[in-house]
Amino acid sequence: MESSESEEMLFGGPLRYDMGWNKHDDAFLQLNLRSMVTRLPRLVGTTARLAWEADRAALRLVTCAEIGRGVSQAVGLIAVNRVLGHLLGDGTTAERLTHAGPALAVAGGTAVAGAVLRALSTAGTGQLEPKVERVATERYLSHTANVELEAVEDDEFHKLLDSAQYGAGSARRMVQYCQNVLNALMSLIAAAGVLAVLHPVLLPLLIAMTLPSAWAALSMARRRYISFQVWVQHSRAGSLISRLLISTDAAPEIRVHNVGPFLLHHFREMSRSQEAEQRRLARLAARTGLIAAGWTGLAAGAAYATLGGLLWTGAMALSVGGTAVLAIRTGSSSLENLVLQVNYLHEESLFVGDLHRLCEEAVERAIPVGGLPLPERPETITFEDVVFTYRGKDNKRALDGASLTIPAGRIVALVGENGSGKSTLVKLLCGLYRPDSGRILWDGVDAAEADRQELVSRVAVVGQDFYRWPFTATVNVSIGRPEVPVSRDRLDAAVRYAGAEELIAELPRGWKTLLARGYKGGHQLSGGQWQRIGLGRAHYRAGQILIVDEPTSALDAKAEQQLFEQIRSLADSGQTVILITHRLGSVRAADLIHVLDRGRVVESGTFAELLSDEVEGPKVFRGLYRIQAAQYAADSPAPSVPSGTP
Ligand SMILES: Nc1ncnc2c1ncn2[C@@H]1O[C@H](COP(=O)(O)OP(=O)(O)OP(=O)(O)O)[C@@H](O)[C@H]1O
Repeated sequence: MESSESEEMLFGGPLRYDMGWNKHDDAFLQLNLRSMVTRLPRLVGTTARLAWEADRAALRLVTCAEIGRGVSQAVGLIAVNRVLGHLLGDGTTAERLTHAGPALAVAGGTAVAGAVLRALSTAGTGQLEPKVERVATERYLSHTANVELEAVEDDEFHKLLDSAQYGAGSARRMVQYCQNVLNALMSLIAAAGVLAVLHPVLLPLLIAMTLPSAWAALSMARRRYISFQVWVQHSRAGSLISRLLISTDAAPEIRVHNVGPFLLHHFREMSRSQEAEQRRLARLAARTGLIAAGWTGLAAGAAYATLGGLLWTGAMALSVGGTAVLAIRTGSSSLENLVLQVNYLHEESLFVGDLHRLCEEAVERAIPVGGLPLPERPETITFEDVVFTYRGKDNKRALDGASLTIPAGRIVALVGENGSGKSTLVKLLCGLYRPDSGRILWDGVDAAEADRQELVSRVAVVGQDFYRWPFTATVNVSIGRPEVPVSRDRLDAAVRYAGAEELIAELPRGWKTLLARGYKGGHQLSGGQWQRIGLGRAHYRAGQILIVDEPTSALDAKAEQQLFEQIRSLADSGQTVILITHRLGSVRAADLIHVLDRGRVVESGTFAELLSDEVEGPKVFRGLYRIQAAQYAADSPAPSVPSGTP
């Protein structure tokens, strides 16, 4: 599929997917009349199950009210038939009216009962709808939160996430459509029952009148769904651009670099492509609707001509003819309504179907529960020849046979050039990914077979991209251990460790300050201040292993020195600390330094050992350290600027 200039420029390729729907054997796409009718009970069943889970009493109320309405409609039609029979029968007008009286009363009574039942059903549906949406949304969210990180990063899975997010809204609408289907079905049965009694040919005529609009509605539903699937990524990208235009994070750069018109241009172009698709669908809908209307007109003409013929030949009494016209009108509008509602139901069910598929896939890709227990206090964690490649077409190995040991209660530093695999290594240690080959052993226990919950509970991480939660300062620190009640002592200890006591004290509302821009009372922190909050959070978590990835990149010199002292004291008290940093001078205090290069550990030792000639190896650390040291040496005598230099 050809991509637009915006797709190419911003996203590097097409965002629309021709999925070869014609070859697709997915049952969801076999949207023909037969499959729709055969699937109807299952669709209603799915919604009913969700509704049952959400609110049983409301479901019972709606079902009973709708069945009651159908019955009252049928009784009403029969009563009208009687009334007509009496009115067109023999006798004086007064006599005919008197005879018709009781039937008339029944017709009136059924109309009142129908109105009351309708009100009850509306109230029940109103109660049921939001609950069904909540149950479906919870299902979506809980499944998504439980999948492996790998799945979240997989674009195919993400596409499913995108379309499944509409499933909850669709489930909500399905309740309404189910109610409408039930209602249309009941009134159709009532009308059809009356017609079948009046004359056997009337029923097939009624069905013939409705077939064309059923076909039209089905074709359009199919086209809309296919179009949605093809365009889902494209519309996500379009809304990404519009979100960027109003985002607080991008706002400064949008203004300084004047990015606004650029983004607006691409937003317009992408929206135009989507408008063209909408136009195409609308034109097709108009054409299909016109064809259907022509066939419906022919079928209606045939039905009324047959009725006229029956009356003409005397095969049907005039009073019966009146009821027949009434029943045909009620029946055809019920049938048309039924087809329309089933079609809506069907269309929504495709999205609920996506939600089900997502849940099924999420179960398959869920983080496993249970496993071997980890040793209470492991002595060492050992990486044995670990190989790992991020999922994706052209990715090379991020870890290419990495082997190292992490002794407990020590400071272990990981150093190496950008992209050498340091962050990946700690992500594997935390259990965020599993090795493609090789093992990570906690003493003798392979982390791949260990209980993942237990594993993650042992580690606390403050990574380069730790999350800045748009919540209060309290939450931003205590979210390190969300499962335990917030403790003020623990909060204080955490910020003391991170050197953030003053920072918290100076916040406008202290611990209660909202750390999010763009909200009322929201406060903005600097990069270094955020880093301290992140450190506090990792301390609050109190894991056996503390991983600090680039902890000092945004800290000032004083804070950096304080942090290293803190880390030293933590290690002295028995905590294992894994430190990733590019400031090689600051790994002096580490007990063990592992040097990574292109996904492998190429050197290991203490600071002194790695700088000396004693340790064999490629001397990567020494090379890197000398570059940094030379920089400091060059910078230290403040360069004097000759006067008169521009
Ligand atoms: N989520 C990801 N998906 C695909 N590739 C990734 C991902 N994260 C990292 N990589 C790739 O894996 C390799 C190792 O990256 P990693 O982040 O582990 O390096 P690093 O040593 O921590 O680098 P830095 O010092 O820049 O933080 C790089 O080539 C990088 O492009």
